[in-house]
Amino acid sequence: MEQPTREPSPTVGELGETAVLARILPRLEPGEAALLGAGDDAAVVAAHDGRFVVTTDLMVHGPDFRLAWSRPHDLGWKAAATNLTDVAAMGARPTALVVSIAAPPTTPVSLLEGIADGLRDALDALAPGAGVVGGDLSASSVLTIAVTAFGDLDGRRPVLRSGARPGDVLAHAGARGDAARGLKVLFAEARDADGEPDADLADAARTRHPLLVGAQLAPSPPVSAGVVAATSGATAMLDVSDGLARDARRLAEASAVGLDFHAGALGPDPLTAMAGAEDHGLLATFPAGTTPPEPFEVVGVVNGDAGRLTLDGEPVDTSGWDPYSGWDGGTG
Ligand SMILES: Nc1ncnc2c1ncn2[C@@H]1O[C@H](COP(=O)(O)OP(=O)(O)OP(=O)(O)O)[C@@H](O)[C@H]1O
Ligand SMILES: Cc1ncc(C[n+]2csc(CCOP(=O)(O)O)c2C)c(N)n1
Ligand SMILES: [Mg+2]
Repeated sequence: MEQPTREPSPTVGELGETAVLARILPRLEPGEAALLGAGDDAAVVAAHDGRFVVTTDLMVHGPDFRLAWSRPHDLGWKAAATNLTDVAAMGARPTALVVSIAAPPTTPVSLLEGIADGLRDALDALAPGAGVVGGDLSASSVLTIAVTAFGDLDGRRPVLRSGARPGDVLAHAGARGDAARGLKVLFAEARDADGEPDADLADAARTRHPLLVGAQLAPSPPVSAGVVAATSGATAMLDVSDGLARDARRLAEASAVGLDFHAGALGPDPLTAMAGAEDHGLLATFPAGTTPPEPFEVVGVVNGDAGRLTLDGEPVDTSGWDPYSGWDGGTG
């Protein structure tokens, strides 16, 4: 495996689990909901509401990220961000993360420290008050990061995918297509002559396209907009991880409604905006005749055409990302 950092660092195999944990845990905050954070057999987290929201998301070296492209800080940031948006998509306030990492014994400890710093910085930026309350370490030939996130509904009902009604306003918050454009830049400009991801080429691509490559490697989704949508009466919501069209179809099917997007609301390249995965924006519906709250923007309307997705009335491609067909198993 390529050395992901140029600083000399012992490997996790040289230090061992206890010493690695002693270097990671001081970098993390348990957060306001933690009655007992990391250090015992399990954490104790307050759930004032009496219910808690829970979700999990896995990042695997290969289909989900490449060490040559992502810096350790990016990995921690993205692992937090993707989970926080799933909590937000329920209309909940994120409270706590549990983080499990399987890494080859040859992994520099600095890589796990960087992941911890990225987790902490993403929590600070996207979900202040939430923290990391525990996790696990193990060894594996493939670097794998599994995060489980918890959230609190603060007495509200959860916002489901199934609540949209014909006539509702369709609205979206966050980037549309930038993460996919960033991934395209990396595949086009950050692979060596053999097609393998290359760290120096990735640095150069990031310098040339900071917004797009940043949106792919360390996205800043509108996490706080989830609670804003819920308190503003959103009828349905989901986070857009696999592509706006593919995820919109999930909402349309769950609600048994049709969704018609307005091309004019999707920027200069509506098809890329509809296809691009990993923006982790929030797609929500609001009652007919209402103005969606900021940062939501109206992107279309809900109709009675059950399960049908259209762009200015025309059918759209809803294939999007699927880990079992979207990854070629190793090349690039
Ligand atoms: N291995 C599994 N065991 C049990 N439930 C699963 C498993 N994998 C997925 N699910 C459930 O299936 C549903 C759809 O999963 P999917 O990962 O497509 O949605 P998601 O979590 O919103 O995606 P994303 O994390 O990309 O936003 C979720 O409710 C998820 O909890
Ligand atoms: C190196 C590399 N190859 C491919 C991709 C593309 N990719 C990975 S996960 C995902 C969607 C969300 O996944 P999930 O639904 O599992 O949360 C997409 C589009 C990437 N980011 N990096
Ligand atoms: Mg989701």
